[in-house]
Amino acid sequence: MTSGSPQLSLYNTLTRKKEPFVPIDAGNVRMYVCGPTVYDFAHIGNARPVIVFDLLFRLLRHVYGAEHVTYVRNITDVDDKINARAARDFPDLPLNEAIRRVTEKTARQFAADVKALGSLEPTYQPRATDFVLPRPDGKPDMVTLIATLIERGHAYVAGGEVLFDVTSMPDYGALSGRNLEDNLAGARIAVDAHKKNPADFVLWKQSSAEEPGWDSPWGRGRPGWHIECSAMSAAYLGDVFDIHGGGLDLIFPHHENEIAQSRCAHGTHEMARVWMHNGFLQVEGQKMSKSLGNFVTINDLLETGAMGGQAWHGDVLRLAMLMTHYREPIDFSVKRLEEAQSKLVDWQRAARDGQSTEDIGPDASVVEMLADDLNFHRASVALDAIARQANREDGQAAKQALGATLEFLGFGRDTLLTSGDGWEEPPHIAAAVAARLAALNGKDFAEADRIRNELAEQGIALMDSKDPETGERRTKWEVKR
Ligand SMILES: Nc1ncnc2c1ncn2[C@@H]1O[C@H](COP(=O)(O)OP(=O)(O)OP(=O)(O)O)[C@@H](O)[C@H]1O
Ligand SMILES: [Zn+2]
Repeated sequence: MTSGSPQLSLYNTLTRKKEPFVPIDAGNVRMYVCGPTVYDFAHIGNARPVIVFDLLFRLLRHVYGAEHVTYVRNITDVDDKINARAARDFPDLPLNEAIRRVTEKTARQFAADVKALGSLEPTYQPRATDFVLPRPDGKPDMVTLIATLIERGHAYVAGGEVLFDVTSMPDYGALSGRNLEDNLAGARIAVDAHKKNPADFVLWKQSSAEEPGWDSPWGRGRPGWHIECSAMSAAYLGDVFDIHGGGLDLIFPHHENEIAQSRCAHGTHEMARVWMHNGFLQVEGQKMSKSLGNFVTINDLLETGAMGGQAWHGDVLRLAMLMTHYREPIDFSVKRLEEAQSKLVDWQRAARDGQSTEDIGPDASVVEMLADDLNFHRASVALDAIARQANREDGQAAKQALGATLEFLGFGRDTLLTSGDGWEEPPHIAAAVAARLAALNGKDFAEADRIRNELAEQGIALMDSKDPETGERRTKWEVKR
């Protein structure tokens, strides 16, 4: 830990307490977060773990040094939902080729989306399909882990599948607080005749000729969902590491089963020290999810008027997400986006003209608030205080601190000041935009184009969108850089 750094404390789902964070090795602090299943655009709910754990990554880098933190976020590119999507979208291609098209396109989109949200790239972003079979570099892989589990008496072959035997692990269920009786009573777990116990879960399943598959000691097949994270975390972080994260919905069964697999395969009494889970982003009290159809994609928010009739800057989405503590539910609304936008404009305006010649790093009081289980709300109150100082005549030092802190938090120093959002608009631009709208409404397209071109010559680009409720046209502008 660098001198003067605060003591971190983090809430641990495993112990249900906030605890001081002590890394296993301060020279290499290790974190794994479950990443997206890449078959479709990510929705703004999926962005929540990305942003929350990016903030933690930044904080860890600050406290332990950027070179001393390893962050792994996987890409799940093998899944039955992907197969279905590939067959639907590319019916004429061989399935493997179709799958490749779907996963590559979606992974590219995901990378672009999360970059726009101000998130750093994780140290490693492994793809599950690279970890199915034994690897030339000898890193852990799924087939070897499954074989080890069978050897050690924790898994068995039945009905063409390899299954994990939950009764082989006395404390199975400790993370979610479910015991085996609960799991037996849980009627939602399909009772397959070939399972010894209804809670036993799949490590490997057979593939038909049409399904993607790999040759294994148990025939041609594909891995279950949970085993991939056991393999990829071990590959980059070792058998036991510091922090494992994801959304609340992953506690059971996904993380419970990761723990069972990893501990039983490696013979350890823990997989990760601290288990962290973000709350749900909700719409009218319900989890935003693809299956409920109540979702809006990150891309829609960044580029269209799908919410509130305007496109939102990635920094605004990021702040709108962080304004609520990461463990609480968020109701995502236009009002929240507007609040985030105006707050960010205030901060950026206050930081404007702060010289950034030397790297002064983030403000200590902001870091201290975040060190308390990522209390962003209190950090933002501290930022408000710095912004007030920066707005005074002698505010030069505060301006610098504010700018550096905004950057540390993953925001730009001036990203909103160069666009129409909430910033005092030079009157000639407002007048030209209004004149163009009038021309469009009067169907004088030549005049509308003339105005657009005139602004383009001054380096001002216009973006049109429609208000989803009224259908009314809205125009935003930005300075092209
Ligand atoms: N509404 C939400 N709020 C917060 N986190 C979410 C939400 N929906 C999904 N996540 C998280 O996003 C990450 C990626 O999950 P995944 O790709 O499996 O999406 P998903 O859960 O299948 O989405 P959906 O429930 O819409 O099908 C996981 O960490 C998951 O916990
Ligand atoms: Zn996982």
